[in-house]
Amino acid sequence: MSMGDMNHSYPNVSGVPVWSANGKADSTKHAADFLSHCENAHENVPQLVVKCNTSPCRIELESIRVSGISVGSHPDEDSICSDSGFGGSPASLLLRKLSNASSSGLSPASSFEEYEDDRGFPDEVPRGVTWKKPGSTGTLPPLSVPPKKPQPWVQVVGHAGSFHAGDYGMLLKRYTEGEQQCLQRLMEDSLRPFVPGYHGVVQRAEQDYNMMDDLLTHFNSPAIMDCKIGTRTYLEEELTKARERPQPRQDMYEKMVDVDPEAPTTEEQALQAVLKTRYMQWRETLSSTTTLGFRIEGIKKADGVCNTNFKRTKSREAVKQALQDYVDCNALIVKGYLRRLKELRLVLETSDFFRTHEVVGSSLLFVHDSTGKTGVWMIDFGKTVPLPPPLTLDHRTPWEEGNREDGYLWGLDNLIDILTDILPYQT
Ligand SMILES: O=P(O)(O)O[C@H]1[C@H](O)[C@@H](OP(=O)(O)O)[C@H](OP(=O)(O)O)[C@@H](OP(=O)(O)O)[C@H]1O
Ligand SMILES: Nc1ncnc2c1ncn2[C@@H]1O[C@H](COP(=O)(O)OP(=O)(O)O)[C@@H](O)[C@H]1O
Repeated sequence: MSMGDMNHSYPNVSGVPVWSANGKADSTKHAADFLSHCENAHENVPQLVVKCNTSPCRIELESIRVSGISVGSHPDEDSICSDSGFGGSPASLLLRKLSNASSSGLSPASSFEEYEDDRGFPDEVPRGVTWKKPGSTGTLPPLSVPPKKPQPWVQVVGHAGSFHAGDYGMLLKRYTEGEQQCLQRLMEDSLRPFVPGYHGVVQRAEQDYNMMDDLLTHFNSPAIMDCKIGTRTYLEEELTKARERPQPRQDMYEKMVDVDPEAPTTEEQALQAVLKTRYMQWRETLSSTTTLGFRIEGIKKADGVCNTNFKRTKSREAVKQALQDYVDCNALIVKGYLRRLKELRLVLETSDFFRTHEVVGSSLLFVHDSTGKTGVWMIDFGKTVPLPPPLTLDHRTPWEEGNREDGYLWGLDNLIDILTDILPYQT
């Protein structure tokens, strides 16, 4: 399907039926699956209404409680490395600009590889949710499936205020077109099991969001680590722009002197500002990005303790120590991560998407919990850009300006090496 064909289609929200603006179901299979769950009627249940008599299609939660979970209110900004709390459901999601009309292009629950996925579609929709068919006045019987146990969402690092934890295992991230394009393409790529399932664009309070799977949903009190992969954290095009139209940044100067007051040059000190690319390069060499091709951005342990103070974690030994601490000397966890990372590497080496994109600033999100469950996913495609054909990357060749290489696979090789190194020390 071409991008142009995707206009006026609507996202599949966890496999619930999707309806086009003309009121026809876009995915008969999902609709049939959904209807087969609609058995026992319950009274006084929240109303989840799909309204499609006008375009764009709107989904509204018309009650404020779903099985004890508050769905009406929501904190607007989730602080980094803190639980979002629940009640994060948008009271009204305006579904538009849909990603992909075909159900095949939408997310399966298959991004969870390490363990049995008991979620499936459409079990995410809580008991008692009632659907109105577009254009009809009646309501479908409510679902008989029990609601999923609410898990607070936690953001480890990244931009504050960019995310909203939604219900039904969904996460909303502030919309950028570039990231949307990547997530859409990834849903069609062999990398699909290694990225959060993507469900299209929703609007909330006039802000667009990319809606994706919350990767923490299946874990209990998870430990989470965000590792930024690659030897370069800015795009080649950012370098070009910085040369053509330099825009010194005061905020980045301040972040720099906070870590090392000696870091700015005399000129930068006079200006009290630094270029973004200069700041990014400084961060790369201060940490392990340049020398190992990845760096730890943040870790949240199962006990809730969060550490984002890894800016100077550079040597192989220091990184190893931090990883060892993260896995709490648990060999089972290390083995789970290693298995997943090796699978990912194999898939990356043959992925069409990966070969044809410069992948910069993207992270691997590691998650495990006390049951021994582990998972690793690629996240953050805000600075992943398609290459001009016929250019392709091997992601291991060292970067030289113009070759667009990002060192992603070289970084992954090193990460796998270091994790393998710590295995004998685990119990
Ligand atoms: O981690 P610190 O040292 O705070 O620096 C941040 C990260 O590099 C961000 O990357 P990421 O999003 O991968 O975490 C980057 O966002 P971009 O990805 O937009 O480049 C920020 O740029 P600004 O958003 O321009 O401030 C930059 O200030
Ligand atoms: N799909 C997801 N599921 C669970 N947590 C996520 C997901 N995507 C991002 N996060 C959390 O948000 C943080 C920042 O994500 P990221 O996409 O890198 O944001 P930014 O573009 O602002 O840097 C991650 O470190 C992780 O804690």
